[in-house]
Amino acid sequence: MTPVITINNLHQFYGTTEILKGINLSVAPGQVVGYIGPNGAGKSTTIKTLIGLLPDFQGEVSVLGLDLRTQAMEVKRRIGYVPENAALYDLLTPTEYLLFVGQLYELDTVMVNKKAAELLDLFDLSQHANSRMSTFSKGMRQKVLLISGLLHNPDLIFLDEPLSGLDANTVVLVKQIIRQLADSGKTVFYSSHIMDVVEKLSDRIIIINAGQIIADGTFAELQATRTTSLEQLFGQLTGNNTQTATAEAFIQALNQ
Ligand SMILES: Nc1ncnc2c1ncn2[C@@H]1O[C@H](COP(=O)(O)OP(=O)(O)OP(=O)(O)O)[C@@H](O)[C@H]1O
Repeated sequence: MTPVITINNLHQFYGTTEILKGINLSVAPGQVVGYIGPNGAGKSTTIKTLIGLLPDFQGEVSVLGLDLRTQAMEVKRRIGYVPENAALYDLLTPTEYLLFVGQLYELDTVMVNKKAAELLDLFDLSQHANSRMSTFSKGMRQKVLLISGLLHNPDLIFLDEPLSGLDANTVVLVKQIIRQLADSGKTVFYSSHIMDVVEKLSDRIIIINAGQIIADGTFAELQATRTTSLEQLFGQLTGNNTQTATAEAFIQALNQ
């Protein structure tokens, strides 16, 4: 099967600081790929590069068969992206915002309005569909963001902490949506710090540490050498297994 993402020797910089230090990846369609790593490892930077937001990269990147360097606009049209922290337009209502997003994707207005109303209803937001988002909680905003990233029904979806702020029932719902999207042939590339979710939801797990991929495989493959949870495995591979001692030191410092 033709890969939906191919990355050859990707280096990315902020100023002169090298953030991604030679990433190589090939992602097949129809998979849920969990992209995990410690804070600051380079997850968001990778995703932002793949969606064409950080064009000054070194290396070769192809997304949906398109060369990211020369066809970034077409890539942006065809992918979905839900950022980690997005500024919604607070003065708009979800209905207005989703119509605006639909117009950016040049979707039919009648169809967008109908689809937005249905999706908002399925996320239990219909009674807020015409309220300004300035009054929305974090979880309500996240629901609107998720809908806006999926509205144009993209084949490849990038999600940066997609479950952020969602209540337990909505977490179950969004996990189901991600699974069913992949089962229908779409590819979901997502980053998260919630190891239980990554362990259960991902067909493939990629661990990045300090700008380099240090593990890549199914959970069973990653586990093969050590029988452990993903949380423990993550700690072992990223060199941080000292939380108990650190928590004790933290409490001691508080008690000084
Ligand atoms: N706009 C920016 N300008 C300069 N440095 C940045 C910028 N954005 C991120 N960085 C740096 O790049 C590195 C990687 O950041 P990135 O956001 O990709 O990490 P992450 O793995 O997504 O982390 P987290 O889990 O905390 O979200 C960090 O050292 C961060 O400080």
